[in-house]
Amino acid sequence: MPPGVTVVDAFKNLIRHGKNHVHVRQDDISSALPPADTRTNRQRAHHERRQQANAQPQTQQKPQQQQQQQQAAKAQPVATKQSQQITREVEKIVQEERAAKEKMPTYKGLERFRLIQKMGDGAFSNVYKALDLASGTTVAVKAVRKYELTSSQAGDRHLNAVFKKKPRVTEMIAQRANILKEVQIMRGTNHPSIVKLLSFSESTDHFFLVLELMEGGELFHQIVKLTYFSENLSRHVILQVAHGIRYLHEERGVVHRDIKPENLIFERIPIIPSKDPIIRQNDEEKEDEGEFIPGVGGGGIGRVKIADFGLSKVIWNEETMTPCGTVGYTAPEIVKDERYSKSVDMWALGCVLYTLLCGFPPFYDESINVLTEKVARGYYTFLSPWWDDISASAKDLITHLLCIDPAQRYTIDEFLAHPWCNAAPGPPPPPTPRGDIHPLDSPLLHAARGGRDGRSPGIASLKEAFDITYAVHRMEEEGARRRAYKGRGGAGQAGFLAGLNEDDEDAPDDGITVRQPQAQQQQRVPREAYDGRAGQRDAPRRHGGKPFELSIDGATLIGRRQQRDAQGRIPMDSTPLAQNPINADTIDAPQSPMHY
Ligand SMILES: Nc1ncnc2c1ncn2[C@@H]1O[C@H](COP(=O)(O)OP(=O)(O)OP(=O)(O)O)[C@@H](O)[C@H]1O
Repeated sequence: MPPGVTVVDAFKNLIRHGKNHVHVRQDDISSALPPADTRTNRQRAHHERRQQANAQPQTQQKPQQQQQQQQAAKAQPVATKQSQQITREVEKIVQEERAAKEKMPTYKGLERFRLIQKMGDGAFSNVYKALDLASGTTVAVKAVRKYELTSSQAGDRHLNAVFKKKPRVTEMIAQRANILKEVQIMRGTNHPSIVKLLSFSESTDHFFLVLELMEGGELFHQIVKLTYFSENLSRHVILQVAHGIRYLHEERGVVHRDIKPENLIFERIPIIPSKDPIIRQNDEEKEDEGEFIPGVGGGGIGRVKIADFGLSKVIWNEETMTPCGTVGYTAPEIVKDERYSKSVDMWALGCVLYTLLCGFPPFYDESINVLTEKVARGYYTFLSPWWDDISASAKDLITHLLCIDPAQRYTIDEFLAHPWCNAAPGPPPPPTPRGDIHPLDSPLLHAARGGRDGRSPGIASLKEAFDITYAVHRMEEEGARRRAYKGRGGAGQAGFLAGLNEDDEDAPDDGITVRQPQAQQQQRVPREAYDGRAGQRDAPRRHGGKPFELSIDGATLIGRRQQRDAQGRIPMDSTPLAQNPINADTIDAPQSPMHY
């Protein structure tokens, strides 16, 4: 919590903005609150009346004072009600936090560690901050629940076969294989941008991964907290991630395949309040990210590391039987295959960089169908006014990452060579005069903090948006590889969407993937030709329809922009994307080159 901000302030903020990311430490709460008030409402009201009476004896009151008091007494119930409600909510949070703390589970097989605090969780796992009682150091322990196989299921295995039901035992084997793969990959890495695996063990019910602890937690929460990152801070973050990816791709032959703000965790550094906070045009109330110190960091973020190798895989060079990237030469067709695999991480890097710079993801829609379609077609834009103050160089770099044709997408070396990555942190631009600022809610904030009507998709949906975004690209990559193996010309020729409807769409890859977002299983995108030109964003469409909207919780950004335009303040972004609908039935091949 920033210095000088009390728990009550934080909580009020939470109520005002629906900021469900505000993390309140137990110690902060305990020190900021009076002792828990266990009195009943009636007792409290009685006590308050007594206090009033003691403060000003009736006998001394003049009629005017009495009148004022009566008016105040009439107004009081509303204020008291509100403050009581806040107190109750704060008490509830305190109790919940206390209970959560006290309820640290005990795991058989994990006696060496004392669990201190829950840091995060995944589909089958919980991650805790823990004290290693043997060494006295703090670590992160990821406890992964094993799939359960009840005795009846075990006994019914032959029935499962008869009824063509997938026996649970295969899931167990798949889970074990997947965990072992994750462990194997992590054991083989040693890089400052990759979370270190300290040890691995298992009990009857759990697998345990002991990891180096990153106290800051997920980058995701820091983005929501700070609204967006300055270009210097974004560069600080993304370069660390990129160096981690370069190491994985080029030195270990590993593709991560799940790079997203949730899987990027950081070491916390103190925020040094900015002498001259930078404010972008149209900024909403962005929290000061503090001074940026080159080589150290800013916004509370020091070292950033890549976590969660659950979807990662090693790309094998079948000629040398070594992981790709570990030998200096590779046959062209294998380089190509390798490149497609790696390009999934480059796409993800583009999504993360986009999100860091503006605070909302490049692809979002409440409808999974539409979102899948947008991702598959690469429909994104640098939405005005939020992108107006972001450098052309940053946009150029993103354009080369969110490039629909994997063959043309930047490789990690091309990324690192881009001028934006090599620009020294520049001096902060002059502060924008306050009068020019038109506060607006950014889409992500609007979503994460709760929309106008309270139907917020929330952080969970935004996280899902990332999952879907990457799932679509993993599908593309796997489809492309299968096509390449079948000798149908390889990926990138038939186009991005070709092959998605192939019969073998769900055929297992060489890696075992047990976690697939629902969307990946359900969505089928119509097959059609696409010329695969780099950086295509959109094209005029033959048929009409309602304008494309980046709609988050009913907040239509295009609508807002039109409104602003009509008022003559900010010209409407005139990209074709803004004027044309996405309609799965009516999409034609893109024709217009990307521009911004
Ligand atoms: N080393 C660590 N230090 C601090 N927090 C961590 C660490 N590793 C993981 N976490 C927290 O735990 C969360 C879940 O971890 P991780 O992504 O590895 O689990 P998972 O089960 O693979 O998740 P998912 O099912 O979402 O892929 C992370 O998002 C992060 O908040």
